[in-house]
Order: sequence, then C-alpha cells, then structure tokens
Amino acid sequence: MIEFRCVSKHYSADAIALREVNLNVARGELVYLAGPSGAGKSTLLKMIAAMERPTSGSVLVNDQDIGRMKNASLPYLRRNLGLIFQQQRLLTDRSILANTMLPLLVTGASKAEAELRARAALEKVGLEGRALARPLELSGGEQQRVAIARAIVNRPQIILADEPTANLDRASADKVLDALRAFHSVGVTCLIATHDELVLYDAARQGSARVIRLDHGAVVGDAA
Ligand SMILES: Nc1ncnc2c1ncn2[C@@H]1O[C@H](COP(=O)(O)OP(=O)(O)OP(=O)(O)O)[C@@H](O)[C@H]1O
Repeated sequence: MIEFRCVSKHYSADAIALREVNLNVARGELVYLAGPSGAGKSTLLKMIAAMERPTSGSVLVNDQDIGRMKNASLPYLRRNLGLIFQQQRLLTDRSILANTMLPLLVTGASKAEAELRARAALEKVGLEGRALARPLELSGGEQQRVAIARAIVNRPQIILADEPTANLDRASADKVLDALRAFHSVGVTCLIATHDELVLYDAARQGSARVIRLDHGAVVGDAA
C-alpha cells in the first residue's frame, strides 16, 4: 500500500533528512517510527502525504507515484489520509463538533450529514459528551483525541500521526494510543512517529506492531 524505493530527501547540502530508504507497508499494518530527534521520522510521514517530495527515489501510495503527482491531484490523495500533525491546530474559536465537521464540509458533505458523522467520530474517541466545548476547555490529551476524530471523519485508508502523545501524561497518552489502535483494529493502516520508548516497549512485548527505527535518515531497524 505504501512503498519507498530508494528515497532520499535533502533539504539542503547539509540537511539530509532521509538516505536511500526502502520500505513496504501493507494494508492494515500498524507501524511505529522510532528514532532520535532529527532522525527523519516527520519527513518520512510528510512524504506519504506529498507535503514533501523526494530528492531522489519514489514514494508510492496505492501504486501511485505521489512524488511526481501534480499539485492539483493532491487533494484526492489526501482524502485517503488522516493526518495528525502538530502543525494542524484546532480552531480555538469553534466547538470541537465544528472542528470535526470541517473536513467533511470542505469536501462537499451537507451540514446534516457532516454533523452526524462528526458526532460518530467523536464517539469513537470517547468525546461525544464534549461536542459543544471549545478546544481550549479540553485537556491536551482530549484535544489530541479531537485531532484524531477530525483525521478519521473522512474514513481514510491510512492514518499518519506525528508524535501524537507529545506533551501528554501517561494516562492521556494511553487514551490517545488506544483511539489510534482502535482504528488499526478495523483495518486502517496506521503509521505513528513517536519518541515514547514505553509505547515501543509495549508494542515489542505484545508483538502487536512493527517498529521501524530511523537514525540520521536511514532505516537501522525493522521488526514486527
Ligand atoms: N523544512 C526543513 N528545512 C531544512 N531542514 C529540515 C526541514 N525539515 C527537517 N529538516 C532537517 O531534516 C532532518 C530530519 O528532520 P525530521 O523533522 O524529519 O526528524 P524527526 O525524526 O521527525 O525529528 P523530531 O523527532 O525532532 O521531530 C533534521 O536534520 C532536520 O533539521
């Protein structure tokens, strides 16, 4: 479903984020991307969403070479993706229901349908009771679960999450990860970049996920 063929990304001569990465992720896999700060985790995720393009090599999503896709085609690609990135902040002057409805309204759903589906998405992340709250009335972990609801409301095939548990306490982090794992359990392909060694330790112990380790832009470990 996702394939990297000898992908390198050079932001500049001395900012090399990925070095000849080869990777295959099958439909329905749960993959954690691990590695120190600057290892290239965010860059790898951004390439799957064509937010960055490879300097060399190819990135294929559903057999389409997205590095060479025209900008006009990107919205169609992204419709299949649920993105949970730090940059995509919630709108603080709107309710969490409105925030969750937004991706549906911009893709042409009626208001009634958007509300129905947004409420269902909020229920899946355990926030149905907070639909009318504003983001800043929620804890960091709850806000992150709103971000997940907003990312999945379009029923994406693939979820890309960049450090979804950053700055959360253990209990909140576990709830966020449980929400993500619930989507994996219904067949959604999930890639999660994380520094959280406890998450990686748990994944390894339960044998429930694949952990790909990056260092200085290269894959240095890949274990199911
Ligand atoms: N837009 C950019 N312009 C220039 N260099 C960049 C850019 N984005 C990332 N880099 C560099 O590319 C390398 C990989 O960065 P990336 O953010 O992908 O790593 P990361 O593993 O996600 O790190 P972190 O865990 O700190 O988020 C780093 O050396 C970084 O400084």
